[in-house]
Order: sequence, then C-alpha cells, then structure tokens
Amino acid sequence: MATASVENGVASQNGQTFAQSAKVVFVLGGPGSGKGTQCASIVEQFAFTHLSAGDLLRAEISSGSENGLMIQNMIKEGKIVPSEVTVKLLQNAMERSGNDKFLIDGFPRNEENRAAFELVTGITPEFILFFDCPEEEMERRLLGRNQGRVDDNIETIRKRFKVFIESSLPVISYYDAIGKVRKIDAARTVEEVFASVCPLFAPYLQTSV
Ligand SMILES: Nc1ncnc2c1ncn2[C@@H]1O[C@H](COP(=O)(O)OP(=O)(O)OP(=O)(O)O)[C@@H](O)[C@H]1O
Ligand SMILES: Nc1ccn([C@H]2C[C@H](O)[C@@H](COP(=O)(O)O)O2)c(=O)n1
Ligand SMILES: [Mg+2]
Repeated sequence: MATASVENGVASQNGQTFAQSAKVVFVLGGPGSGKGTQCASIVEQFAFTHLSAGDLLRAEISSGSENGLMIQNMIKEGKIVPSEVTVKLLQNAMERSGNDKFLIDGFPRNEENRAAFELVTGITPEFILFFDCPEEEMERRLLGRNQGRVDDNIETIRKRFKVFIESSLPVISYYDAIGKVRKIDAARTVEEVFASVCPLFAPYLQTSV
C-alpha cells in the first residue's frame, strides 16, 4: 500500500522524497497553441493533475493577495511574473494535490522560471510537451476564445507573442539540447492533436515508470 508523509518539510511517499517520486511534464507552446485544451484531455485519460501557471496567477489576483496588483499589471502587459511568486504557487498546489503526476502548463516561461523551479523543488521534468503552432492560427484562436481574459486583446496578444519568442523559445531549446522535447504539430483539430499526444503518456498508466 502507498504511504505518504511530510517530515521536516520534505514530503515523502513510500520512503522516497517528493522530488524523487514526482513525475512532472512541462507543457509549453505559444499563447493559444492549445495547452489548456489538451491538458484537460490528458487529465481525463492519464490521471495527471493539471496545474496552469497562468490560472494560479489569476486565482492569486482574485484572492486579494498582496501580490495581486503586481500580477494583474504584468499579465495585462504580457510580461512574466517573478519566479519566486510562480514557483511558490506551483509548489503549494503540487503539495495540496495528493497526486505525484503533474502537467505544468505555461511554465517555465523563461530561463529564470526554469532554474528557480529545478533549484527549489529538486525536480527534473520527465519531458517537455511542446505544441508548435503558427502565430496566425494562435491569434485567430485567442481572438475567438471569449473567456473574458484581460490579455486576449490584439495589443497584449502581440506582446505575448514577442515574449514567447524572446524568452520562452530559448527554454524549449535548452531542453531540446538534452533530448527532452516532444514536439507536436498543434495546427490540427483538437482530436488529431490529442491522438499524437496519447502515445507519450501511455507509459505513465503504470505506477512505476
Ligand atoms: N486544435 C485546436 N483547433 C482549434 N481551436 C483550438 C484548438 N485547441 C484549442 N483551441 C481553442 O483555442 C483557444 C485557445 O486554446 P487554449 O486555451 O487551450 O490555449 P493555451 O495554449 O492554453 O493558451 P494560453 O497560453 O493563452 O493560456 C480556445 O478557445 C480553444 O477552444
Ligand atoms: N510561468 C508563467 C505563466 C504565466 N504568466 C503570466 C503571463 C502570461 O501572459 C499570463 C497568462 O498565462 P497563460 O494562461 O497564457 O499560460 O500569466 C507568468 O508570468 N509566468
Ligand atoms: Mg492556457
């Protein structure tokens, strides 16, 4: 039977530290490439916990936290929130989940995010799921999303594309150089994209990968 405990601030499961037992997949791709959409399907079939860094930051704004105004301004400008805030939110959500398999969506967005997460959690990702999509298609999807997001307007969308190219693509290149990137053509239907994603998660249906 699986046993979970937290001692001296270090969570452990069956004698392994959380960092040793946790399986993390980073889900990256430009704004509107379909990260959230695909994560919802992966969660249903493969029992991962989906943690969207953007959703956690938006929840922090709604909670009235002292960082709320700073986060709101950065999101409106399409900028990346300091890692100390985002990594803490991710860490708390991971601990609260009770799961050990995580899809971390929209993170790491820059080199600072990447280095801070690995340093603070001690977790190395299993792989990076990269949704590759042309800008025109992402722009069309974002302008049609209709979820009331303050950053789904053409001015902020253009800024987010620029930040993606300048700050996020280098992180994908970093992981590509160490063989961790699984690139998916995201400019197809939701179903076609998911069909390409599924084989990557099949090994995680067993508990001891
Ligand atoms: N393969 C697809 N084909 C057409 N529309 C799609 C596809 N995947 C997602 N969408 C739609 O595009 C919009 C953006 O998708 P989604 O929210 O999943 O993107 P995202 O990568 O999470 O974006 P963001 O980085 O802004 O959070 C949504 O309205 C979604 O329904
Ligand atoms: N690691 C992250 C993730 C997100 N943000 C901010 C900046 C993004 O434009 C915004 C929305 O994220 P999304 O929902 O599109 O993934 O949230 C950040 O600062 N750092
Ligand atoms: Mg999203």
